[in-house]
Amino acid sequence: MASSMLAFSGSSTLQQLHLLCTTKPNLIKPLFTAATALCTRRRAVVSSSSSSMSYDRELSAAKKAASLAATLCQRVQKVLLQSDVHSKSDESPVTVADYGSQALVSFVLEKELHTEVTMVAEEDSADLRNEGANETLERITKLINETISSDGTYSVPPLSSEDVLTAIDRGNSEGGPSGRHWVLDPIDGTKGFVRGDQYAIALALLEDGKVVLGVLACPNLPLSPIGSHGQSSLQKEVGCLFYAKVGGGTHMESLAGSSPVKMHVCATEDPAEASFFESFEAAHSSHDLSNAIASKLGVRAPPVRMDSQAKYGALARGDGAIYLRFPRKGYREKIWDHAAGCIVVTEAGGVASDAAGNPLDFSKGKFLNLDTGIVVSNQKLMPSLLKAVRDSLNEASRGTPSL
Ligand SMILES: Nc1ncnc2c1ncn2[C@@H]1O[C@H](COP(=O)(O)O)[C@@H](OP(=O)(O)O)[C@H]1O
Ligand SMILES: [Mg+2]
Ligand SMILES: [Mg+2]
Ligand SMILES: [Mg+2]
Repeated sequence: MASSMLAFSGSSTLQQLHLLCTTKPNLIKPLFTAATALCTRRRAVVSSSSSSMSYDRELSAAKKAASLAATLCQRVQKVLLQSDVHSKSDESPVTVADYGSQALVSFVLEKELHTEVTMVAEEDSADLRNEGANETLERITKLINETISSDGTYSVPPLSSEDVLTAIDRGNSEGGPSGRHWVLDPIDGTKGFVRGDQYAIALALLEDGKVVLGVLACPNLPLSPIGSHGQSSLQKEVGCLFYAKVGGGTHMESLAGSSPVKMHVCATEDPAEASFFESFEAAHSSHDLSNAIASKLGVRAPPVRMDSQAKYGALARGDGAIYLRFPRKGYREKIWDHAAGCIVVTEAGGVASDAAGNPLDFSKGKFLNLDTGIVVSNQKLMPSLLKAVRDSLNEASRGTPSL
């Protein structure tokens, strides 16, 4: 027995296994039975623990990833040059920071979780692989290496341009109803980012089609509540990190590092007290329609127009009570524009649905299949808000002149 074990570890495992099977069947059979029982027990432990996961490791990895990506974005925004802004094939803008943020989040998740990561993410490396993009790719690679080395957490050799392209393309997952997929918008609100306004790094985790955690890094959002004109009253300190995990509530801390504070949506039942958020860009959401809905509901405050999922973060801490989003007909919403924001609001006690009141379904791949638009509010206001939405949409389809 002892000599068989010794030889077993020294030479070809399969050959030795075969030899043992043929020469000592009485010894090997109980061994196999015991090993199979062990594997079955381990599988049972793994699968039962994944159904009652705490997601603590994943949440802490996501916070680290989004924070480091925010550092990279802040560096770029400070010195933003027009040459750093490019147009994608759909004419939407993309900057070196969008690519840098995506590569950095992908790098940090792999480093922290010691596992292969699949992400449904907005950017891909196709344009960067063109010969004309060499200089841009070099600039992105330099930015990433500078951010990693000044952070100091990871002592790794500098990433090559090829490493950066590979990290970006970990975002090529299609998502869907099964398995684990990270969902990333490396810069949500690129137009706001370029203007010097609000933007967010939005990272969520989908498990079997459900959002189980979300992180929103909002480098330009004031830590204190913003008023109905989108301005923080006195305190000018900015940089918020919102995070939520399923069943664990929503918390906010400062990106610079502060104690977490639990967030709750605004509890008002009275529309006259409620202010509402909408996109800064009129091309992303009809301002006329949300104006009509708000006045039908009795909202008195003017809209707070803001780029990105920072709106979900602000709503989760009660800065306003309603978020309305009505893109043009035919526009298909992507999951990375809402996954993190949605759990940040729902874990703070809010509700997010489409215009017909259906919950947002993140299990259908890259896109959300929606009825008309997205409506977010607290539980008490939601029924009357949905009625105002329905009535306003009906009026709009009948061609009421004000819409
Ligand atoms: N015509 C359109 N209608 C609705 N949303 C659009 C749009 N064109 C772009 N978007 C999306 O709106 C997001 C920004 O949302 P907001 O208006 O709340 O700031 C963009 O995210 P990116 O900036 O990540 O590309 C983009 O996905
Ligand atoms: Mg974009
Ligand atoms: Mg986006
Ligand atoms: Mg984006």
